[in-house]
Amino acid sequence: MSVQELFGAIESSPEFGQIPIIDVSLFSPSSIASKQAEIELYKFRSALSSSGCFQAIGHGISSSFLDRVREAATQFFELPVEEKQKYSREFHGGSEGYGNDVIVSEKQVLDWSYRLTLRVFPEHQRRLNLWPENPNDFGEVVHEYSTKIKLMMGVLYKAMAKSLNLEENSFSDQLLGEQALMQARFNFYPRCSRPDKVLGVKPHTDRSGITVLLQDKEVEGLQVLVDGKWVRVPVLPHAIVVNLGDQMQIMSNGIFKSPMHRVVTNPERMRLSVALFNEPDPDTEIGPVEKLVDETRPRLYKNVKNYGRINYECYQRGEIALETVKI
Ligand SMILES: O=C(O)CCC(=O)C(=O)O
Ligand SMILES: [Fe+2]
Repeated sequence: MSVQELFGAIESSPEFGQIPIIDVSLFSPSSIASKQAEIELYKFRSALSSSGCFQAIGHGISSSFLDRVREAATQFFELPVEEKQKYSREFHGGSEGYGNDVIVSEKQVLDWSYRLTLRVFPEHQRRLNLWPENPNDFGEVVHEYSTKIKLMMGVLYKAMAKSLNLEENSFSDQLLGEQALMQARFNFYPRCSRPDKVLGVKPHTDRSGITVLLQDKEVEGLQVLVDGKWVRVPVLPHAIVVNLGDQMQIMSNGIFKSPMHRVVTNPERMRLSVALFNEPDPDTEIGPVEKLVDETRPRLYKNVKNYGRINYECYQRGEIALETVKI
């Protein structure tokens, strides 16, 4: 697919059925040595090296709690505009808070969405004045949800390492250390009468190590580019979507993929999603894990610090960040 096609017309017949479902309960310490886990790990590795995305089941988070997370986010977006503006990103400065797509260029077509972005870890870096007070359990729910997801990310990083025959902490030491960052982004997509013209989120890759995405329970919209074709990520109410970000592609020396993805708009229904992005703190250097570099697979990426900044600067210039850190 050419760049024009990628960012051009919103083709209306994406493919279905290529996003694997992985039972992550098999990756817990008590199951990981089993035969069944071995089969699941194989599926996992092949999912991460092809689509870079899967639907996680067996994550142990109850459906009622996932509904509470969706509900808290929905209640926030349903508040009157003046209420939400109290948390406005523009007013408070920086990248956190409530607002629309960040404008970086005159020619930019804006994403059809509202967002609330909050740093959740490290805990002492939370800007609590930007955390909604309404609904009144918002902070509690987000804290509990992100704590649970952080544990799941730890399990996934270990499973990724195991699937590549690496030491179990090969990814988690950098990506989930004490100072590691976790950002929450609540996305709200209003109805849009021209879904043929406007996207909820433009095609992009995430800058994270890993992104965990709680989709709307009923309304689909996320699509992932697999082998040059847009593939729908169907709604599975109990599943949580996991996709890899650029920093995992770098650390795995290109074995695992950070997939291009986008969100389409819907003329009839609004949509909500909650994304949690994990990445190392800006001072931690990351690069391809040494054991994944040899004569048959030369080092593909430079070591980098603060990939978040590199990514943002590239975005402003219309460049692809991963390309700029290639050797
Ligand atoms: O809303 C979604 O399904 C995905 C959102 C997304 O890709 C992002 O926030 O980076
Ligand atoms: Fe994304």
